Amino acid sequence: MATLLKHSAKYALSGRLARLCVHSRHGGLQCLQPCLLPHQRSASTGSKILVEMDNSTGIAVLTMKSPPVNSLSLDFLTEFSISLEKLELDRGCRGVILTSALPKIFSAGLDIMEMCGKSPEHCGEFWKAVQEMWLRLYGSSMITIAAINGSSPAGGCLMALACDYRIMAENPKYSIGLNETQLGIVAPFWFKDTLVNTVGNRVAELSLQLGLLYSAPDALRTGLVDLLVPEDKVLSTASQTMTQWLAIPGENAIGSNPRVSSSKVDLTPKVHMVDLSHSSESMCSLNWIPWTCSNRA
Ligand SMILES: CCCCCCCC/C=C/C=C/CC(=O)SCCNC(=O)CCNC(=O)[C@H](O)C(C)(C)COP(=O)(O)OP(=O)(O)OC[C@H]1O[C@@H](n2cnc3c(N)ncnc32)[C@H](O)[C@@H]1OP(=O)(O)O
Repeated sequence: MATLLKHSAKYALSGRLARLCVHSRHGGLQCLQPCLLPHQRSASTGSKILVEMDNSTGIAVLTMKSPPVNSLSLDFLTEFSISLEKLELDRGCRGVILTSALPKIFSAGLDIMEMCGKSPEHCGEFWKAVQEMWLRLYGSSMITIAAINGSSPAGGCLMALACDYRIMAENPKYSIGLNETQLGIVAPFWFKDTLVNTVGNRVAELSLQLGLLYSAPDALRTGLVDLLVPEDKVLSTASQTMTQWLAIPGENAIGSNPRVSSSKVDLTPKVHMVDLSHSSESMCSLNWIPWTCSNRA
């Protein structure tokens, strides 16, 4: 079912991203610099995201590198979605590890500066970019693993939740959670549903009502993350875990590419992007039909 999301997201997104690449003042594809590295590796880097692809394993590492805290600005989100779309379109890429280049921070979540004092048009564009990031990550047909090597509040936690598996550094100073309530913000229902899918109803209810941020050990206890490892092992463990996941046969396993074949899936969009640019009330109106999201990987 994630495939359905992937394709509906792809059709909603590709055109828009393509337009952004051509017209946007936000950077976009033109800032991605491809280069070849030894051993079948390739890398492309924009100002905020580094993508390193190992063609021999089909594993890409997407590293967020936007100081000071990898906050999710419009520029960041646009570059992120473009990077992920490029990997999605690369049939050789089967898994993506999401991590941070910044010490102690995975991502601080939505960029606060994008949310105050901006025009309704800008707010609409920003909020759409947040939705697109989530659709692209959650709906990916690739295996996605979050290598959480620092704190990850709010939208940062959402990014991790949108991945298939979460490995966190076992540093008790790092925290993770959907703490929006503490900020006086109600987390949109699709944030909530993503949390419920991971930790269950009761833990999600308490987390959201109290805006809880969990230390790494507590995050493991509640199931918010799947594994804690020493900080210097986060990335290598993510690679090992990815190798395990990629050994699982895909939908078209018999003699074919494990990535999904578009001819065999229902591409009818089940998720609709809504135009939020003229309505602050509809900011949270991503139409999510839960049963479309029940079968990841
Ligand atoms: C416009 C339309 C959309 C409106 C929609 C609203 C309704 C719907 C929903 C809501 C959903 C919200 C999800 C979110 O993600 S909201 C953002 C929540 N984020 C946080 O609460 C994180 C706040 N930050 C922290 O907790 C810490 O900064 C931390 C990430 C733990 C790092 O701590 P530390 O290492 O001690 O670093 P500093 O606190 O000193 O921060 C360093 C500099 O970074 C700036 N910063 C921090 N967070 C953000 C951020 N989210 N956006 C932008 N900038 C951020 C901080 O101000 C410092 O800057 P400076 O050095 O210039 O002072």
